[in-house]
Amino acid sequence: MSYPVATKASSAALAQAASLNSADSKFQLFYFGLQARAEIPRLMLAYAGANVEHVSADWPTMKEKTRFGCLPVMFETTSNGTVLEFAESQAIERYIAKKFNLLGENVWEEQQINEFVSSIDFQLTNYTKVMFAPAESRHKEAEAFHQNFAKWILFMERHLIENGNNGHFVGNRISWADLKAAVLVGRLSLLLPSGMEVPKLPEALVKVVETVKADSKIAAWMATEEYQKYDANTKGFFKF
Ligand SMILES: N[C@@H](CCC(=O)N[C@@H](CS)C(=O)NCC(=O)O)C(=O)O
Repeated sequence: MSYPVATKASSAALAQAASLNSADSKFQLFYFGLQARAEIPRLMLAYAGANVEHVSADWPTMKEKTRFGCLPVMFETTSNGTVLEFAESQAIERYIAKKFNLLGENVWEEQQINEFVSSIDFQLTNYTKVMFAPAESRHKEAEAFHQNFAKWILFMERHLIENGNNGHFVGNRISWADLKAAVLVGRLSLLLPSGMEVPKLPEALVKVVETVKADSKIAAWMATEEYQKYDANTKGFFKF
C-alpha cells in the first residue's frame, strides 16, 4: 500500500478535524509484522472498536516519508475527509486514549493513569534494552531487569489493592494503564534465558491482565489471524 498523504490545511482546520468523533473515523496503523511498539496502539484501537486497517509497512520505501523516520505511524481519516498523521508510539497511544475515553472519569484519574502508564513504559523500555543487548550480556541484563521488575510489581500491587483489587489500576473500568500493563506482562515470558523464571506476579496484577483479556473486543482481536501472526513473528524474532 502506498503511503497516505496527510491533509495540508490550516492549524485551525486540522484541530477541528481532530476534535471530531473518532468513532466515525477510519484509522490506518503502519508497523512491521511484529508486536513491539505497535502492540499497545493496536490493542487500544481494538478495545475502542475503531475502524482500523493494520498495514505492514513497505520499509524502507516509506521511511523518508514518515514524520520522524520510524514506525509506528498512524493515519486517521476523519468524518469530514481530513487525513491526520500521527507519530511516536506513546503520543499515538495518548491520542487514542483521549479520543476513546481511556483516560478515566476526571482530571485526577487522568493524572493517575498517566503516572501508571509512565511507570509501565519505563519497565517496557528496560525490557527492550534486554531484547537488543548483545548476546554475551543478555543474560546479565535480563537478570537485572527481572530483579528490578520483581520490586516494581510490589508497588503496583499496593496501588491495585488500594483501588479495590478490581482488575483496574484506576477507577472501575479499563483504561490505557490496564491495557499497557497487560502488554508488559504478556511479554515477560518471551525472552527468558534458560534457567530464569518469570517473577511470581501478584494476584492483583494477574487480575488486571485477566480483565483485559476477558473483554470481548480484546478477545476477538487476539483471536484474529493478524494478531496470531504478529505474536508468532515476535516470538520467533526475539528468541534468546
Ligand atoms: N520513539 C519512537 C521509536 C520508534 C522506533 O524506534 N521504531 C523502530 C521500530 S520499533 C523503527 O522504526 N525502526 C526502523 C528504522 O529506524 O529504520 C516511538 O516510540 O515510536
